[in-house]
Amino acid sequence: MQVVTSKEMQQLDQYTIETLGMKEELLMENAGRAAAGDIYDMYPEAHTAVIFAGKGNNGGDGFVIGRTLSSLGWNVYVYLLAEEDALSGGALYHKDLYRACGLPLTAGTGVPEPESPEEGIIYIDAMLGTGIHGELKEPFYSAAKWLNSVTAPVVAVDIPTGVPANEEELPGMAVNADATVILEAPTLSTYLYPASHYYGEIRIVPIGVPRASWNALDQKRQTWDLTDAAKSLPERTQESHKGDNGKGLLIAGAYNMPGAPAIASNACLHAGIGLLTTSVPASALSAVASHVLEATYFPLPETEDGQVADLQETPFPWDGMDGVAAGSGLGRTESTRVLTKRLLTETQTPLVLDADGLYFLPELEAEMANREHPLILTPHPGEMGRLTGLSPKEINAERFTVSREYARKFSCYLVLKGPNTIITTPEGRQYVSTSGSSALAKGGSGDALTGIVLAMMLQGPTLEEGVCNAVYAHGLAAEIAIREGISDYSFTASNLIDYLPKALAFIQAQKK
Ligand SMILES: NC(=O)C1=CN([C@@H]2O[C@H](COP(=O)(O)OP(=O)(O)OC[C@H]3O[C@@H](n4cnc5c(N)ncnc54)[C@H](OP(=O)(O)O)[C@@H]3O)[C@@H](O)[C@H]2O)[C@@H](O)CC1
Ligand SMILES: Nc1ncnc2c1ncn2[C@@H]1O[C@H](COP(=O)(O)OP(=O)(O)O)[C@@H](O)[C@H]1O
Ligand SMILES: [K+]
Repeated sequence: MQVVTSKEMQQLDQYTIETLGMKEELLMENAGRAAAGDIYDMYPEAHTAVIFAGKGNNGGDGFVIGRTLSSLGWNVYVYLLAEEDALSGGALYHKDLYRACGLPLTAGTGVPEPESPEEGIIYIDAMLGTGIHGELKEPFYSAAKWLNSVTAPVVAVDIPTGVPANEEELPGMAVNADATVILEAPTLSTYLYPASHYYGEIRIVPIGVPRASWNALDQKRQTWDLTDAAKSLPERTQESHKGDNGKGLLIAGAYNMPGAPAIASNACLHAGIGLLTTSVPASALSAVASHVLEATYFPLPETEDGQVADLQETPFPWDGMDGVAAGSGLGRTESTRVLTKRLLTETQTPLVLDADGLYFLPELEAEMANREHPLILTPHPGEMGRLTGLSPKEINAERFTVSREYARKFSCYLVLKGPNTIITTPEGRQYVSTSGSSALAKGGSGDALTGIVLAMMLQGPTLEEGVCNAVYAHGLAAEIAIREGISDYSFTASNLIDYLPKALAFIQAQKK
């Protein structure tokens, strides 16, 4: 599923209408019909739709939705929040058609009287879609406020009115929908917070935009969902041996941080790596090994307090490895700086850096720029802030743009964590993972992700797909745990590891 900006959506519509010659009225008919069908299926008990329409094309969709739901047996009422003569093009055509069908319409700039709450009424927000700019003006401001006060379900068409499509700040007022029926493709704000909250349940309906229009659009942003994961997750062949499934080295932990390497190692092993060597300061080894039976170990020299000591001369087994991951729990000492530099300059395999492994990168930009082998960074917004000099708030407001600029600048793969983690490739292709749960907002979740990324990037089919699948499986494991009754209060990274086998089995089952 492609993810677009409002401009890209407009280009897509324009190409379909002007270059391919599909009539605007027809495209709008397809859009409104698809949305109406979805709303009808979503609320089998409903019998009445009260539709708030704007004067643009989003309002035009509202008229098609009204006519379609009426022919399916619902009562429909449209409140057009503009004078009728303000409409043009497809919206005017569909308003006239709606009227010609004898269906009820109130036009003008007033807001309707509050309705008495009644079962079976659905409110539909078809006021503004991708054409919004800036703060909501009247009468939309009051109408949005009014819709936010009703107890009946509110379904938004394409975008909740007031919510910007792109990476813009939320205005003071927007419709807080129970569900949004997105037409053809989601826009950026669908996956940005807090905007995403306003969408409610996200439902995406195809509206028949021809493939030719999509092919003509120069756009490299998509979701990564169950279908993508199922399509790309490689089959484990009968004759494979452990060496075929990747040999990984994980460098993490300290005497007082044995959890990070234990979680990352267990997650890595459950995500299918063939052989894992875990490298921790010597005094942490027995604590880690008692929780991770399947790894082999490469103990590290340590300081008196059990942190990694100077690693300048440590003979790391780079050569026997297909991939390396480092960072979690290492601490932010000079030894970590030395290690990070060595990792960037000496490893000739894909390298994953997380947590403390990211800390010294602003000082090692030359080494990053000169690196010839894949580099995968997995920062949360706070860590991304340190990498870019921006605040976490600024990062979250422009997650797509910030990730793309950084990944291109340093030719790295960037996994910007958080709800709807975004994976960006060095070429700027972007994938938004649709899996995940707020249960993951706990220490240890990121360590598990590092381990899963190490395992899955080595299994391919490409590094890009492997990283996307790692993020997807990580989020799905949490979702399944919650679905099966684990409270999001209690959920820990250990639960995540326990549910990873189910998540992978679920993805594999979709292949069949
Ligand atoms: N193209 C197609 O054929 C298809 C498009 N489709 C549908 O069209 C939608 C996009 O339609 P659109 O481009 O007409 O914009 P839309 O969201 O209706 O808003 C425009 C109106 O909003 C107004 N306005 C803006 N900001 C405002 C504010 N802050 N406060 C108040 N008013 C504000 C602005 O007024 P202005 O400020 O310009 O006077 C203008 O009147 C898209 O989301 C999808 O639903 C589908 O049918 C498929 C076919
Ligand atoms: N609210 C949330 N919804 C979905 N995923 C989340 C949420 N909060 C955190 N996560 C995920 O959990 C992981 C947390 O990673 P991180 O912040 O590095 O944790 P830690 O280093 O403490 O283990 C990331 O994969 C992130 O995407
Ligand atoms: K809308």
